Amino acid sequence: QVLTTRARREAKSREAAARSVRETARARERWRVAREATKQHALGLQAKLSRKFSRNKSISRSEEMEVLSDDKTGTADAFLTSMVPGVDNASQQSSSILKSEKKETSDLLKMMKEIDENPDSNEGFNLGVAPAHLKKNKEAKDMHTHSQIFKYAYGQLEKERAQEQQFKDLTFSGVISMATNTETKTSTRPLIEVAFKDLTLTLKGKKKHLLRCVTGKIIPGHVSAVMGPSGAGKTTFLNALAGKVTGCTMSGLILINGKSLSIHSYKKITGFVPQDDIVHGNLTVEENLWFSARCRLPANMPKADKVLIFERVIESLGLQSVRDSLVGTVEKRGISGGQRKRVNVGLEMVMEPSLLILDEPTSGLDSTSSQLLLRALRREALEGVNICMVVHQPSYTLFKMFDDLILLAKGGLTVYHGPAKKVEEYFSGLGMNVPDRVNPPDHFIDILEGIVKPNTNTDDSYKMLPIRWMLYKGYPIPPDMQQYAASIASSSKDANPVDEMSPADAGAWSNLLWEIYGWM
Ligand SMILES: Nc1ncnc2c1ncn2[C@@H]1O[C@H](COP(=O)(O)OP(=O)(O)OP(=O)(O)O)[C@@H](O)[C@H]1O
Repeated sequence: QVLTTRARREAKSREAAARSVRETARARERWRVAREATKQHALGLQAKLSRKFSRNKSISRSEEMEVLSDDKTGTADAFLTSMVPGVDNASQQSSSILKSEKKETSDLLKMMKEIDENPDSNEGFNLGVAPAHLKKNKEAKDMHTHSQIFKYAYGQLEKERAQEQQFKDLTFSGVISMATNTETKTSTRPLIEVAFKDLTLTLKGKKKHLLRCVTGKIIPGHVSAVMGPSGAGKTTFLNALAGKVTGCTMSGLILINGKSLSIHSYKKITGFVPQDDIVHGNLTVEENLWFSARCRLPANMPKADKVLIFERVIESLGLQSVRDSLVGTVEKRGISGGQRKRVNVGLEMVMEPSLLILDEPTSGLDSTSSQLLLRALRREALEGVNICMVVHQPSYTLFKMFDDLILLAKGGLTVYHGPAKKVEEYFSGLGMNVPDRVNPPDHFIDILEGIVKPNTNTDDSYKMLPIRWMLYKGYPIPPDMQQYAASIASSSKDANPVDEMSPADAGAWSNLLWEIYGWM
């Protein structure tokens, strides 16, 4: 009962805080509109006054008198003529009033400029919930009541939302400003770049390669997709990056930020979302995420900052409407499968990782839910997070949201690794064009599965794609593949190396493919 009462009280204060922040945001918007209007008015007034002032200076005294007496439009000049009896006096006072009005206008403009430059510095207009003169961390530390904490969190989220709206188009300069704007950020995450060179994994006892000569790197701020046919070694590759491989011998190098360190040294800033859900079915969405946040965020982080991070994840993953719902188990139905997946990803996002590795987070999700999830991940990438995920059969819209692509063939060999938008160009260079109305990622996977014959005049060329990639990139070719690499390289037509081989070579090629892929 105590726990329920406490939870209810917390929920109430959270809702009140959210309401208050929404009202504040509305007030801020009204203020913005009013400020714009006043600014326009002040600018107009200034222009009018300066025009008049300069004209007054240039015309003769008599003319000036004429202007003063003729002008009955209720302007400052008309006001002066009615007020001042002597002409000389009138002239002097007119110019002094004009000067003071001009000064007031410029003061007003100056004040507005200040507000524009530093909106939180003006008393009465400071709609942020925390005192502006305090540093962010101090602000968070000084908050103790639920109400203060929630107001702080929702206030920050509202600011972030406003900023996101501002950079909605995500133009290049917009992205840069967003990434460099530290005002709304509570923390700056360390950046992690993971480079791998000749990464080879071999099953202990057997001589089967699970991964072979995988070379490349994943970059902070990028979302990389790992794709390939079933059994190609995608999960194994992710496990190798996350240092979770067992039962295998590993050769090659994994460099973290250029240094040959174990990924385990970065455990606290590495998130790993496995293929199978690890959510607690008997807890609510909120309890699951809050539990993870409290366990994995630094113990000395102020509670207000933890709440902010946790609320940001809920918001970003679109889980606000189900935050109080049970996740559910096999016996007891809870949230939907897509929401469950998002909670699963959220469990890792709340620790604010610098490297986030996800194994098929979009599997079983419809296209819209997958896009929502990827949008949330892209927002993380904007903060400099290095994101690498296995993805199966993405729609073209989803595919375009990836920065980089690692395409693996069976046997754990790389077929392509580079910008996702250049993959079509690379394959068309090999004579494998994507037919009209076919989704490019589907087409490449079908080729690697051997289901679809590539548009070249060969049957087997898809099995040579890894060697073509090594040649293209100038990577060292393993000794057992060199003979065939040479044959591909020397082939002037570059269409079908098998056609150009002697029957003996072709037989050896088949044996090689058998060794590489374990099937033919
Ligand atoms: N520890 C292991 N012991 C034996 N075989 C393994 C081990 N780990 C991976 N494999 C084998 O390595 C191959 C690649 O497996 P992996 O799970 O990485 O493929 P995948 O590309 O992720 O497949 P899917 O898309 O179907 O999930 C499979 O044939 C698998 O059986």
